[in-house]
This record gives sequence, structure tokens and C-alpha cells, in this order.
Amino acid sequence: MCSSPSPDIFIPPQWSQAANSIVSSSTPPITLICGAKNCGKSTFARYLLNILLTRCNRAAFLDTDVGQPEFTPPGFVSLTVVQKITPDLTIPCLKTPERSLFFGDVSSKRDPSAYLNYIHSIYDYYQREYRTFDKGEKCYKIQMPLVVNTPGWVKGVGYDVLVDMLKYICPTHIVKIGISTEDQNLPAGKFWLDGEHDRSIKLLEIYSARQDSLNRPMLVQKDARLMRDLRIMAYFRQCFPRGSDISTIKKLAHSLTFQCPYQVPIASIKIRNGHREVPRSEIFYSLNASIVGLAVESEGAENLPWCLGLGIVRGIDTVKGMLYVITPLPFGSLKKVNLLLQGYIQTPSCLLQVQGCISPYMSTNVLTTS
Ligand SMILES: Nc1ncnc2c1ncn2[C@@H]1O[C@H](COP(=O)(O)OP(=O)(O)OP(=O)(O)O)[C@@H](O)[C@H]1O
Repeated sequence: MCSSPSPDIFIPPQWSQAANSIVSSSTPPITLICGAKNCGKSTFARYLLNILLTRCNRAAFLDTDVGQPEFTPPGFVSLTVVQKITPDLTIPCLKTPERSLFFGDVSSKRDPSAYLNYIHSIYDYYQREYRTFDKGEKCYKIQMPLVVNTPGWVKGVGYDVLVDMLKYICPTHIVKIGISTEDQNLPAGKFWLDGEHDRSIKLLEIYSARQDSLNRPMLVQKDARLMRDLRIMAYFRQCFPRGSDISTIKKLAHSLTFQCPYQVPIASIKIRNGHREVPRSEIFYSLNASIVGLAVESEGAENLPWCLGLGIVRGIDTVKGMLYVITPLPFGSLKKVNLLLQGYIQTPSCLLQVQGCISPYMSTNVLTTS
């Protein structure tokens, strides 16, 4: 198996030493990666996953970065079990998570406590499924290593959110990535431990691998909005078989417009907006042309609904009582969906403009009300 990084990715000795010290830990490590925006958290996480996979068959990845998740479109908090090495460390690739929750926003800013609730819930799932070790039973679960990627919002409330995450997860290793602009970095040392000292936690402080002309670690700007749009488009590209001739955004927009949508009886599902109250009379107007989470509500008020994927609401016929939804989810999965979750994930504007159609999702005839 090969774990050598892609040619464009530079792995400094500090990075490989940190990764090697994590994989040689005596218990399967739980590693949390943190640092300022764009410092290289995701790149290090991909590299670490690859190194872990050279030692064990599977590793779990908890993604808390709702703005730019690794394996899902934006808006999700998810747990993915990874079995294959990622050959190209420069780009994220879509994978089907084992469990995901649709937070529905690209930052925790609007609702930090709900966001933390989602993270606690999905981390509890990991603990239940992959950390339980009962020698008394004939068949016990193997403890799976975990990599936790975090958002780059590390100031103000973003800092408090990160501290909460660290206290709840109690990782065995924390990788803190620094950049040369000191005031954007996290505080030195084990900043989340209020005074007490825990020797069992290993803190690895490394620097961003990107450097300026003076060899100082630097921050690389990404166009976050464009990256998000590309992720959403890559997700909906999965509506079409591999090998289909959909090589441009124009072709994708056109194909989605002409894609036969699923019909979902309105009576069979609940519609919920995770972040705000929508007046009953406005629900269908707010839903039309929007991206929704396709979720399964579980019993018990404390259980958050697992989300199976995303859909675009293509049209609504209130006379027939039907919603028309485009999604790459297979019919078998869609049949389980009993909840549509609205959020703030926007349909990329380039998908709303299709040659030969006037705003396909917005035209007057897509919301039949009489
Ligand atoms: N070791 C490296 N070698 C080459 N390029 C790198 C390296 N580390 C990061 N980069 C580049 O820098 C940019 C930011 O990296 P990355 O996405 O990993 O940062 P991040 O901290 O996860 O960002 P965010 O805070 O937005 O989640 C990317 O374009 C990435 O390819």
C-alpha cells in the first residue's frame, strides 16, 4: 500500500513526525486537528488518515467543518468509515458517511449550541459503535482510530465552540497547526484545560506547510463560496451514471433541469426548518427550488434525525399533494425518508440558469396552488 502524498503536496518533517507519533500510539488514537482558517487542517487530516490506513484496515473520520466538509456537501456533520487510501491529497472526494446530521448552515455562528449538540450526538454514536470494548462477550468490537477535523473559526465564539468540542471529545492527540500571523493562531499549550494538567493527552504543535518567499508558514486563501458550490454540484452530479457526458457546469445544469424527479406525497413527510420559524402559509414558497436534507426521524425527542442525503425541490403541486425532488439517493433510501430539513444551503446560482429555460425552478408553473 502506498501512502506517499500527491506531488503538489509538501509534507515537512514536522508533519510526518506528528503523524508517526500518532499511529504508533498504544491505543487506537482519537486525534483532533485544529488551527486557523486555511492552515492545512484538511490536508493534514487526509495525510494522517492515509498513514493510519497503512496500519489498520479502517479508520473513522468525524467532520465538524460544516462549511467545507471532507466527504459530504456543505451543511453536514458526519462520521465516515474510511477503508481506502486517498491517492490525491489536494482535493476532497465525496463518500457516503456511516452517519450524518444535516445542520443546514455553513457555519456554527447562527446557532452554536445546536451545532455542539449535533457534534456530541455523532461523537456519542462513534463511542457506542467503535469504542465499546467488552471482553465478557464472545464477540467484541474492535476499537477504531478516529480523526476529527474542525472548522477554522477559532476566535470569539468559534474559540468557545472549539474548547467545548475538545472537552467533550477528550482526544488522545491534538494536532494544532500554526501560521506566521501569530494573532490568528490558537493560544499556545493545552489552552482548553482550565488550569488542570492532563499528561495523557498528547499535544502536537506543528506549522502550516505552505510557506512564503522567506520560508515562513503562511495562510492560503481559498474561495470558500466557490468551493461550496463545486461540492454541491459534484454531489448532484451523482444523479447521473458514471461516464455520462456531463463535463461542464452548463451540461450539469441542463441535465438536472431535465432529470425526472421523484414524486414525494406531501402527506407522507414532515417539513422542518432547523433554524427559523416559517409561517405555514409560506412553507411551500420557501421550499421551492431549495436544497433540503432528506432525513429519517427517529423515535425519542432527544434523538436527532439522521440525514441520508440532499435533494433539490424541483416543484410542488399542492393540488395533487406532491413534492418533486431531484436527488442522487437511490429509491430504496428515499423510501425511508420521512422528514425534509430546510436550512441555509443555497442552490448554486449557475444551476438556476439554464439555456433554453427561464429560471427552471422559479417559473410560475412549478408551484401549482389551484
Ligand atoms: N502540505 C501542503 N502542501 C501543499 N499545499 C497545501 C498543504 N497544506 C495545505 N495546502 C493547501 O492550502 C490550502 C488550504 O489547505 P486546507 O484546505 O487543508 O486548509 P484548512 O485548514 O482545512 O482550511 P479550512 O479552515 O478552510 O477548513 C489548500 O489549497 C491546500 O491544498
